[in-house]
Amino acid sequence: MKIAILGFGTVGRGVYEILQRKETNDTAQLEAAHIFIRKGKEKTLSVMTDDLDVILEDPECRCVVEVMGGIEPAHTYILKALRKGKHVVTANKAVVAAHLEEFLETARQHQVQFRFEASCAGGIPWIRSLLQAKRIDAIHTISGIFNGTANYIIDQMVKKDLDFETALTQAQAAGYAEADPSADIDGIDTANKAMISASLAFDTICTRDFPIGGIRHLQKRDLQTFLQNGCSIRLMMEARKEEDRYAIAVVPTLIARDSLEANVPDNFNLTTLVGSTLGELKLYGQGAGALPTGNAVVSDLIAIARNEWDDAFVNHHLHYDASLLKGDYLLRENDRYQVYHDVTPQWMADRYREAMTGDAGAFWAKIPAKGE
Ligand SMILES: NC(=O)C1=CN([C@@H]2O[C@H](COP(=O)(O)OP(=O)(O)OC[C@H]3O[C@@H](n4cnc5c(N)ncnc54)[C@H](OP(=O)(O)O)[C@@H]3O)[C@@H](O)[C@H]2O)C=CC1
Ligand SMILES: N[C@@H](CC=O)C(=O)O
Repeated sequence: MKIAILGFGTVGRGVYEILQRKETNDTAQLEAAHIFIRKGKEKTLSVMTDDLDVILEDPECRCVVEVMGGIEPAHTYILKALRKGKHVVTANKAVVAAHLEEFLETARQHQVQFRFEASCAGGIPWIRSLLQAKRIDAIHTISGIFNGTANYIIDQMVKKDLDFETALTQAQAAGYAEADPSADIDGIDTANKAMISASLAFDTICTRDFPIGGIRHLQKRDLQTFLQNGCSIRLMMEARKEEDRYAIAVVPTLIARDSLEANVPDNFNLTTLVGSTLGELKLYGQGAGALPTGNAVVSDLIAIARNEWDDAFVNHHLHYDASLLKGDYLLRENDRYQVYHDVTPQWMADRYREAMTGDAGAFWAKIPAKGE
């Protein structure tokens, strides 16, 4: 199957390398026929073009891989490719979170596939697992660590005593971070993944009006205090559904040092779903990086080449109900920690915003409920 790759950065190169390696019969069937680059950039490979129409008008090119990132022009190019009858695979969670319904509907109308395994949790087959679990079970909770950069930063701050900025610079050099790393450290990237995952898990289109916290203001002395109290911290997302209600939150979360999540190293992610008969399922793997993410893209390409189709997307209407995620939270404001019991993450996010007006470095996190 001939494909086109739009964007030749970390992930685009990862995909290209896996296709060049031809390690399996499946990957040997895939050929990068076009690589789309910006106008004015040097064409270092004969398959490179800066003209999208060359790709759209090539009848042999059946599939477009979008790995440019950002909303526009990615959104427009994806729609153009789908309307031209080409399958689309993307790793771009920002554009998927913003336009999932439109992409799925356009793909359905043109009888092609829109796949986005790499958009959530890098190399972990998370979306595939979620859709498979959903064939049998009602999924009522999903949660976990979904950002490799944030995880890498915390892990390096603890294990190597690095400061926040140095750890972030290393994550950028390794190709883990977004073009604007604010998305990683402020929880936006995790929120995009949470929206995509919860929309699929709960059969609804989740909107972004949920609380989002990040690790920008996490300090070494916070980590020391947490460790003295038997806890580690991770940037976590949690989403729950009950009857016709759902809630999502992205919050730095304190967890017992001996828990699985507390021991997730480097750029790894640990994602969890809870199904009605399956119970808890946890998936662990590299959440960022050229080859793990390229692997997820290629797994979608192989599914398309093998003519495997995922189950149709059903759209139920659910109401957002923040009380589903009530819990205990900690706020560091003006160097003092304060604990709030049994509040919604929404209430806590508002309290944090208020604290920020007097202390621009304030920090908040979820803490384990008593007995957890
Ligand atoms: N890095 C990772 O580990 C992961 C990334 N992703 C997602 O994959 C996508 C790509 O990420 P990544 O590879 O890291 O990003 P990079 O910034 O490394 O690569 C993006 C590439 O796309 C090119 N590009 C951007 N806009 C255009 C355009 N308008 N026309 C032509 N080329 C363009 C960029 O060119 P230029 O350099 O000139 O700007 C760059 O070469 C993002 O959506 C990201 O969120 C998903 C999972 C993991
Ligand atoms: N920037 C993201 C890349 C993968 O989704 C991350 O660090 O997880």
